[in-house]
Amino acid sequence: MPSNQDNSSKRTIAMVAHDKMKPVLLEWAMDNQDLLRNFRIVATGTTGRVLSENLKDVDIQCFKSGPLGGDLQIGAMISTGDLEALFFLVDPMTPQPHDVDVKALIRISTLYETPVACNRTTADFVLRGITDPAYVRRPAHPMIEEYVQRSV
Ligand SMILES: O=C(CO)COP(=O)(O)O
Repeated sequence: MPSNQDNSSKRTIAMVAHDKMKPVLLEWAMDNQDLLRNFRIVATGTTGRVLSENLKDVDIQCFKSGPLGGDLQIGAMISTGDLEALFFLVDPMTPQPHDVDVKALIRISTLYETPVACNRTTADFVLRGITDPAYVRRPAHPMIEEYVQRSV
């Protein structure tokens, strides 16, 4: 990103792709660089490296690799309300050793009403949705508040 831009005011989005989907995510991200520059991006380790080596002026922070806890780091951001959207290109044809982490990430996104894109078509919708000035993020699902009330 240009150094004179204020990074702290940018909303944060996350990018994750399973190995066979990394070229797909990269191609999609290159096609959408202009919109992506409006965001701070966090990514699982290898995905983030591929993106930052190929995209220009896009602000990317790499977490741990997915199988080493990167998905869970992104899930933690969702639970603290620090993530605007998740772009997670899942490989539907290959078993993953950390499948429980993948499920946890999808589950926590669902609970907190975080927009999640698991394929390019949905990624197009989500990116255009969150860059629309009229977009208003829904609050977290009321079942969270019900749960908090029950457990005090
Ligand atoms: O495995 C992943 C997501 O579940 C992606 O992790 P990497 O970006 O480190 O390959």
